[in-house]
Amino acid sequence: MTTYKIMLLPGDGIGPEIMAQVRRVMTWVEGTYGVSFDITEGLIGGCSYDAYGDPFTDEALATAKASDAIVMGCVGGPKWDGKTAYDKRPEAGLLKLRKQLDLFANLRPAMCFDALADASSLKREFVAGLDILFVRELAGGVYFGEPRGIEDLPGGGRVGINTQRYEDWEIIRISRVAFEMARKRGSRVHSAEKANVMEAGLLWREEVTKLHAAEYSDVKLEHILADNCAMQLVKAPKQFDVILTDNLFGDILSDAAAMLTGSLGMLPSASLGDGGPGLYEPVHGSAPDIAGKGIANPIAAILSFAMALRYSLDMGDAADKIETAVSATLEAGLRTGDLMSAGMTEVGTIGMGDGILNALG
Ligand SMILES: NC(=O)c1ccc[n+]([C@@H]2O[C@H](COP(=O)([O-])OP(=O)(O)OC[C@H]3O[C@@H](n4cnc5c(N)ncnc54)[C@H](O)[C@@H]3O)[C@@H](O)[C@H]2O)c1
Ligand SMILES: CC(C)[C@H](C(=O)O)[C@@H](O)C(=O)O
Ligand SMILES: [Mg+2]
Repeated sequence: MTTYKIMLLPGDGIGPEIMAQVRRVMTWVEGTYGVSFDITEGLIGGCSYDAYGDPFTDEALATAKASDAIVMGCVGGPKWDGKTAYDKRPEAGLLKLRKQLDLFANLRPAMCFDALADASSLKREFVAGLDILFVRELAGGVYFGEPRGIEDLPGGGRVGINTQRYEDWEIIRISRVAFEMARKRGSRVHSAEKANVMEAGLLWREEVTKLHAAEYSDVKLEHILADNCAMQLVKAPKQFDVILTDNLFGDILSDAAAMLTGSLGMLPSASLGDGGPGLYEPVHGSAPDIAGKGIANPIAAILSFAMALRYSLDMGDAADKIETAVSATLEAGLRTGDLMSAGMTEVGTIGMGDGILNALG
C-alpha cells in the first residue's frame, strides 16, 4: 500500500473547524483508493506563538520539508494583532513556511460552480462558466524585499519601509509556470503589473515579453496594468484565462475574484516550488467574525486538498471526484451562510461536510 506523509496545519480561527471536514475527505480517499495517509498535525500561526513563542518553529519546518504535502487551514486573528513583535505575528509563520520551501508558484483557481451563478454579487451572465487561474508569485516581491522596517527619523517622527524587488530569474520562473498552465487551458495569459509607475513592474513586463517571444509565442499574451485588471475583473471577468502577477497584486486580485465565485469560502490554492512538497491552503483567512460558530464554509479547504491530490500525490482521479461531489452538493441546494439564498437549505460546516461525503458515496 502506498503511504503518503501529510503535514496537517489547522492554524487559527475557523482553521480547526474546516480541517475537521478535510480529514473526513482524507479518510474517504484512503478507503476508496487503498492508500494510506501518515498524518502529522502541527501548529502554525497564533496557536504556535501561544505554545512556543514562535508562529512556526524550526521543528515544524523540518516536518513540513519531510512531507509529501502540507495541508493548511488559516492563521491570524485579533488576539495577536498589535500584541506581538512583527516577525512573531501569526502571518509571519506562514511566510516563513512559504519562503523556506521556496514555494514561488501560487495557483489560485477562481471557478464559478453552475449552482452558484446566482450567489455572486455580479449578475449570473457575468459569472456563469467563469474559470480563471491566478498564477501569483509567492516567494518574493514586497513581502520579502529589503530594506524593510519601521524606523525613527532623525528629526522626529517615524518611517515605515517595504521594498518591491524582483530579480529577472524570479520573474522568468513564475512566467514559465503561467505559460505552461495556459497551454493546458485556454492558451491566454494576462500579465498584470504597474510598469507605468514601478521599475520592478517594468522589468516584469520586459522579462515576460522576452520569455514569451523565445518560447511561448503560441500562447496569447496581453500586458495589463494591475489597477485596470481589478476593474476588468468586475466589468467582464470571463475575458480572463490565466492571470500572471506578483505577490501583492496576486493577493488582492484573487480576493476580489473570490466574490465572482459566490464567496471567499470557495477559493482553494496550491503553492508549489521546484520539486519538494507543495502547500495547500484556502485563499481566505481565519474569519474571526464567525470562528467557533460551526458555520464556516469548508469547501475552499476541501478543494485545496483536492489540489494536493492532483499536484503532489498523483491522484488526479480522486481530485476530480471530490470536485464533482462539491458541485453535486451545491446542486442539491446545500449552502453555508456565506452562500445562502432564498429556497436553499442552510447548513453548518459539518452539514456541508456531510453533504460532500454523501455525494462521494
Ligand atoms: N492564508 C491565511 O491564513 C490568511 C489569509 C487571509 C487572511 N488571513 C488572516 O486572517 C485574519 C482575518 O482576516 P480578514 O478578516 O481580513 O479576512 P478573512 O478571509 O479571514 O475574512 C474575510 C470575510 O470573509 C469571511 N470568510 C472567510 N472565509 C470564510 C469561510 N470559509 N466561510 C465563510 N465565510 C468566510 C469572513 O467571515 C469575513 O467576513 C487576519 O489575521 C489575516 O491576516 C490569513
Ligand atoms: C495571511 C497573509 C500572509 C496571506 C498573504 O498576504 O499572502 C493571505 O492574505 C493570503 O492570501 O494567503
Ligand atoms: Mg490574501
